[in-house]
Amino acid sequence: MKLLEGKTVLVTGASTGIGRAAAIGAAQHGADVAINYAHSDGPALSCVAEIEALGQRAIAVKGDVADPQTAQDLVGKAVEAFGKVDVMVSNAGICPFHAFLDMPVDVVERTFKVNLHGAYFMVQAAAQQMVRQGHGGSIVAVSSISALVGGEYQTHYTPTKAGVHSLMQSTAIALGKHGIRCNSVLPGTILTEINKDDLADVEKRQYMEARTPLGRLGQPEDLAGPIVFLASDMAAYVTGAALLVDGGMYVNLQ
Ligand SMILES: NC(=O)C1=CN([C@@H]2O[C@H](COP(=O)(O)OP(=O)(O)OC[C@H]3O[C@@H](n4cnc5c(N)ncnc54)[C@H](OP(=O)(O)O)[C@@H]3O)[C@@H](O)[C@H]2O)C=CC1
Ligand SMILES: C[C@H](O)[C@@H]1OC(=O)[C@H](O)[C@@H]1O
Repeated sequence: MKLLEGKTVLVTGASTGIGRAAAIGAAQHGADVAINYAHSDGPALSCVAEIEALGQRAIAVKGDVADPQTAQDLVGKAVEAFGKVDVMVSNAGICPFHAFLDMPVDVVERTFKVNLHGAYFMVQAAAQQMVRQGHGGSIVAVSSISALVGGEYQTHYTPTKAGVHSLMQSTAIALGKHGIRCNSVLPGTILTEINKDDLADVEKRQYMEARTPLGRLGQPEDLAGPIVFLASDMAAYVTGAALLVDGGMYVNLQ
């Protein structure tokens, strides 16, 4: 069964990793897809090609989500290409691991701007378009297990993920009257570009694996099903919710 037939889905940060898997997952479920990315032209174009090979339409719109104008551009270009916006997957993010005591100001500010301001303006631009259209919509934000737990080298990152989780709770209230549902997914540790260097440390990787009851770290595709589900009418009465997708890592105390 295709869950997103005829829908237009926007995904930020979809050149690689979780966003790419979500974009392709949406296309496999019958959606046309507009993707955003910041730097990686080749991977973004290959994501578009992969979606087109599935028989769906796709566009790639380059832009830094930290700039509020990028959100207006993405929504505008998606409407130009596909006529409407039904789903926004706000996913773009960075996690430059760094110790707390000597954290550079610019690293903190950039992480906040990309991860939290970026999500805020993307969600707002998509919601404005959905309200104009008048037939509701679905917003899925990629938060993290890090919204709920800390990380020694992530003191600038975890507050942004808690912020994204909170943003979905507040927008669920603000947008419910317009038939727009807002939910987040909270991935555990998923093998992508964002943690390639961090997990090159064999001890760290084995530690993270050992913390995961399902016995392996996640793949980007592990997020596609949960994101498609929350985006779709299968989740018609789900809003303000947060879905852990972590192989059980969060509950694994002892
Ligand atoms: N991997 C993990 O273990 C987890 C990841 N997450 C979250 O998942 C999301 C995706 O990360 P993941 O797939 O792992 O990592 P990747 O590094 O593979 O993907 C990040 C994506 O975001 C894009 N991006 C980065 N900065 C910007 C920007 N300023 N403007 C627009 N796009 C940008 C990148 O595009 P480009 O390559 O063009 O720069 C890329 O498409 C992030 O929000 C992350 O916090 C949450 C929990 C766990
Ligand atoms: C980048 C990390 O490896 C990853 O991102 C998160 O949000 C979690 O902290 C994961 O471990």
